[in-house]
Amino acid sequence: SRHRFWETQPVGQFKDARDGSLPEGPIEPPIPVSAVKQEPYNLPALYEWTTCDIDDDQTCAEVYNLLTNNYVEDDENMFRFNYSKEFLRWALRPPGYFKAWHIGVRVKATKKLVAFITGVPARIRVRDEVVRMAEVNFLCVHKKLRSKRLAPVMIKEVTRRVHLENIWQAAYTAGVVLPTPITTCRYWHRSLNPKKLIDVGFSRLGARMTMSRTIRLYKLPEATVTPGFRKMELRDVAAVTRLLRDYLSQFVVAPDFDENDVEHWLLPLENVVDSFVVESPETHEVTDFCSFYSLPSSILNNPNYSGLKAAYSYYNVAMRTPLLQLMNDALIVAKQKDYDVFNALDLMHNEVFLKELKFGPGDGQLHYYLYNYRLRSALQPSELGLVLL
Ligand SMILES: COc1cccc(CC(=N)NC(=O)c2cccnc2OC2CCNCC2)c1
Repeated sequence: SRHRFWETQPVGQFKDARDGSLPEGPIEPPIPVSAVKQEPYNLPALYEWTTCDIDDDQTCAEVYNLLTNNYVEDDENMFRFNYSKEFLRWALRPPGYFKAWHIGVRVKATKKLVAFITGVPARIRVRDEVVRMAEVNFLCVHKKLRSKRLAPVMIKEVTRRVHLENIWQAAYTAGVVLPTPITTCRYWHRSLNPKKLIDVGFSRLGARMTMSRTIRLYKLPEATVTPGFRKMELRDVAAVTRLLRDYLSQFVVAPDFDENDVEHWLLPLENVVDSFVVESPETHEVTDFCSFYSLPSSILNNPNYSGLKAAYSYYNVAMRTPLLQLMNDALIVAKQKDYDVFNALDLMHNEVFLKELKFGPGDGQLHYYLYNYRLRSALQPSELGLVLL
């Protein structure tokens, strides 16, 4: 059937959706690590497993090239995610990461890298339980090897390697509906360079709108407006961790960040992640925080442009500054840094600013999933506090 693989997995099944009697929590219990399958799953004859050492320049370039040519495209196949090498190194080496979870498939005869899947460890709180999980991402099969049923065996292999570290849950997203989303987010875009977005077909000129009227509509101030708004620095890690933990505690599912995690995931890294604090000019207290990550897209066939520079809203905490003003400052900085578009999902409190700050709805949805963990019922996006890369 449509989900012949996922119907064999410990995930919420559509047929159980109405069964409110099933308990919330792990679907299958852990087993002793010694009882986990010790050897890798079998691949089709022509292929072999490889562990991708992302620190090695050549391997990192192979992973970069595979994703650049074969990873996720938008629904109209006009754009493809173009994660940079520095971004991949950041995304795949958080505190406590396992090299063994950076899994590739090579053609035995040529050693060509033709598929990839990754996991990174994360502590995710679900209601009042902090659960050690793997965040699974970057599942990619070369365009020429699709429908060879490689994805199921890659998912089973990353699951097996995660089990070997005594971790029994995972979190992942997909643009397609699988059994069974814990929530479904809509994505929204805020134009920063409307002329380019219309030229490349990302946006369309509004009805009764001219190009100059459109450019005026999206114009932003040259400078941020919040007093004390500045780049985050290492000395802010403790304060940002406190701010973020307090803020995320209100969501049903959210990361359980400690200072080590905040230092890795939220300290600015050029062309990878930008983060800002509001330091009160009077008290020097850190009162607010906002961040976005850099995920460009290749433009698949446009005569004038090859790349789209896109910022993706990450974690934002508005305690003293109005969220609208904080996020407008984030838009202003993204425009200063020459981003073409600022993307956001409708999770956390993002609804507050999406309409007010001239975001337009995207034409797709991003579904969130938990592996081997059942929720009694699906969440509203506003109950979700987890942003995956
Ligand atoms: C503009 O270029 C694109 C290239 C490929 C796909 C899409 C549409 C799309 N699927 N967008 C998202 O999934 C998306 C939209 C807003 C915010 N985060 C998102 O995805 C993130 C999180 C999941 N992993 C990919 C990046 C757009």
